[in-house]
Amino acid sequence: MRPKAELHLHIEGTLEPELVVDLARRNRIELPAFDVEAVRARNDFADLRSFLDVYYDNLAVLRTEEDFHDLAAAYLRRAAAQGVRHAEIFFDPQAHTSRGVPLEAVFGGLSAALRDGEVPAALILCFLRDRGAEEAERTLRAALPFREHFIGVGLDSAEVGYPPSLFRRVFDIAAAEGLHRVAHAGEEGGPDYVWEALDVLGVERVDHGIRAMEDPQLVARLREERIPLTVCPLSNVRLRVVPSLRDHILPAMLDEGLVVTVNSDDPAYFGGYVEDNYEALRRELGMTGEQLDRIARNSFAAAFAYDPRHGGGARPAGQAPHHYSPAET
Ligand SMILES: Nc1ncnc2[nH]cnc12
Ligand SMILES: [Zn+2]
Repeated sequence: MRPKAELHLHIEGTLEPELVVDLARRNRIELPAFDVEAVRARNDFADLRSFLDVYYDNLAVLRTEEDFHDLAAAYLRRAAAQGVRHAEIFFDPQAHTSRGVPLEAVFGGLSAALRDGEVPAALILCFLRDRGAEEAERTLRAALPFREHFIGVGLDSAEVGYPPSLFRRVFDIAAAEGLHRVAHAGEEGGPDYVWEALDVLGVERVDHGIRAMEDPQLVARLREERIPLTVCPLSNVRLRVVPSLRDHILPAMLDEGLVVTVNSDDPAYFGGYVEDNYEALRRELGMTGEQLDRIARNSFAAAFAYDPRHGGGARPAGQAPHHYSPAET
């Protein structure tokens, strides 16, 4: 199995049906049925919105620091088994604080799991774009006392109707704090969302970004500036962003010379962890070992907190990714 970094992974999206049931029991939370298959049966999605409805419902079982610890510890064990050598992990604090869970429990549990986990990992705090810019700013200010626990900020949740430009101020504050910046753009939204993420938010990586391929000038910009894209093939199929894996545009993105990476997004919901995504690309798209090796090398180059030139340490915010040769990774 090839070593790789995982750069687009929502820790809440690793909440497996078994853990939903276990945590519901532990926290005495009512479920329609304490039945793993009943929880799993909801994982059939028409689009991003219908997925997010299930994703947010299931989060009701996460209440204590221990719950967040157990969630992240389980992910890191799976990641190690999938050849992940470094992970940059999204979390959605607003999805928890809005339910009355203190930020201390979220940071405490996740950070403890990362400290003790088998895979080196760092956290990226995501704002829920459908909760608006003011709440995002309040969230960042509330998180700044935990500044040493996260390396960057991101933007996720329902995309269309919530363009990146709404979040200019909070991303400016994050930049002033020396935080890395990423955003989901070009998943369901068009290339204009990717342009805004770059020009208005100053993002250093684009999450998904597959619809950037509709705009040749944007493709040229991404190539010339070596801006990485964190593509999630199984997610795109399950959220019907692409009709099937065979239709995925990822090989064309690679041929365009883009810094493409492959990631799992919400593996508990989309049928596979990161190596499963690589394997599906090989099996169903016929991608070659050389292509998949290139993608794995890109994943290390695109990471913020992994740099063999610095002994595995961090890349400063704003510095473009290095072009690794196979020997360096
Ligand atoms: N694929 C995705 N797009 C937007 N928001 C998300 N939150 C979790 N997964 C997401
Ligand atoms: Zn995502």
